[in-house]
Amino acid sequence: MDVLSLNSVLVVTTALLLGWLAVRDKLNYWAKRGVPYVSPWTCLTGTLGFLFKTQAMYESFVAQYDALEGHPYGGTFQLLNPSVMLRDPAMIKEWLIKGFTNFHDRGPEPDEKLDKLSGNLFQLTGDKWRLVRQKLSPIFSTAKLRIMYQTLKGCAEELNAHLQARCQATGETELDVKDLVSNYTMDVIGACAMGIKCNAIQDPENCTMKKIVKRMFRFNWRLSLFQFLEMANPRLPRLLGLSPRDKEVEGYLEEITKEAIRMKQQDTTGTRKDFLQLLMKYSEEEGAESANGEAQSKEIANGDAQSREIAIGNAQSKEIANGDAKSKEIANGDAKAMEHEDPVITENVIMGVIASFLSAGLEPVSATVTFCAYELAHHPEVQEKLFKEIQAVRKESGGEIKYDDLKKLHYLDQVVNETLRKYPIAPILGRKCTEAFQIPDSKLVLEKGINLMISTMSLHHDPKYFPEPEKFDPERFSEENVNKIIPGTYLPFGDGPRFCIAMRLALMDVKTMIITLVSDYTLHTCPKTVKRIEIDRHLFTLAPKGQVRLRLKKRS
Ligand code: HEM
Repeated sequence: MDVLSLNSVLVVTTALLLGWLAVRDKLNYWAKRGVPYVSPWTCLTGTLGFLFKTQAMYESFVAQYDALEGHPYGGTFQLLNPSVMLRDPAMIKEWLIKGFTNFHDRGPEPDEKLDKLSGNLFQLTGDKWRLVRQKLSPIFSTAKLRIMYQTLKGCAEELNAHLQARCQATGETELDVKDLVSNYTMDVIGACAMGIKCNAIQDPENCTMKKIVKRMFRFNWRLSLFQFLEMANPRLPRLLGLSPRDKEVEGYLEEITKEAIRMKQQDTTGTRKDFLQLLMKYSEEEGAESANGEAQSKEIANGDAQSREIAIGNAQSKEIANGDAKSKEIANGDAKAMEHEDPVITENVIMGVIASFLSAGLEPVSATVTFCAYELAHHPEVQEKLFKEIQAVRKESGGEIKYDDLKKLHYLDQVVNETLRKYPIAPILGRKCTEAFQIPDSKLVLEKGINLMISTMSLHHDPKYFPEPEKFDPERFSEENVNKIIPGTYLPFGDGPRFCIAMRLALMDVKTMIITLVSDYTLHTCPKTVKRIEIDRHLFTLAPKGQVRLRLKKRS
């Protein structure tokens, strides 16, 4: 062997040795700190499982939660990177609410150049997130929701007319409820977000918008590769110039948003009150904002606090108190941030927000109603009780369910809460440690950059918190039982300042659809109804795979 080859062998061996030592150091990360942990190989199998779609994303986190039984939290790995799985409900509440400054973001700062739709609340980080959230909160105020309720009702009436036509001949119809519901939700969110009529109920085959928006929560090879690289090192995708977006989806949404903006700029009547119109208004107002900053801060505090009121009543009343304090904190922070001179509602933010609202308004809402309809078909007694409640409230209010009547429908609330317990649409919550965090009563300091994971699916299905978790039982949320729910175990809309900004709209949408179905039809299983709903592994969110066929019979 000549000197050159010997040198090469030595260099390669040293590099391999150093590489192995670095990997070993990472693999021993939790063991060295005396923290209970899930073996890196178990975590790797789970990660590869969802990257290659042999299991749904949430399943690997459920396995980690189970492996850490008996511990309030524990160490896990995302590829080689140490993460934390938080299990203890009290700690979950504490970290998500009071620990917010340490766990502010969901992931690394997005890159607008690589991902044109990244200016949305899910992805934004730091002060930019705070500023945009503050601007958007008033969009979901009670006054705005009242207006949106009329849009929802209009779509529900169209859906009813469609069902009436299908039932005309025999008084019943068999259909894929998932498809039916997603047509309705597309029409609703298209109207609320952009003021456009998508016509998905009338003409589903030609609704391009629905086909495109459905792809936003879907994994494809590009997104899987992006996530894999990002897990290895958050800077890697950026160095390689890789975007997580499907280019066709990005291009379509960019085009329709720009087109809608152009049309609205030409419309001088300004009568529409959709999200896009409001975003454009906020964008125009930015220059004059410092003058009315204070007033708007109050509106934000109200918006966020109001959102919490609708959450599960008494069980969350303590949370409301926390929420109010937190909302004020956000508002204060935001008031300070308003002095910021850079525009916040830029064209990229408008595009990102609209795209994210369209996707969140379609898939999570339609999945919730689909799961609910499936359960109702299997529980005729629940359906009947619901029907009677709706009828009573309708009679009391002169034949029509108005916006203010929704809060009188207590049993409907229980049914929706139980649906979201059994089928948490966002089965995992994630945060990034943005500032080193000393775990209370422990010597352990979580380093900046570590991911924090919460398995909502596991908490909602833990028999310690919800006995017989597979049973669909709306009584868990009855007035007498709801107080027994341990805070931090029921998180369908997340918690802390990053909880779902559109929770009230989502609940109103889901409830309006269920009212429409139950008021005029009875829901039944049929020979083609699946015995157990299989979950689609290709989505981030929880949604049924394939069709969910049910029989609808017109009530006499
Ligand atoms: C039943 C339907 C829905 C469910 C179950 C749901 C659930 C959630 C959950 C669990 C989160 C994460 C909260 C956290 O990390 O603490 C979230 C965030 C979010 N949701 Fe929803 N959501 C629904 C519908 C909607 C709709 C209709 C929209 C918009 C029109 C929407 C917009 C958002 C946004 C923008 C965020 C990010 C908030 C932030 O980081 O500041 N969601 N949602």
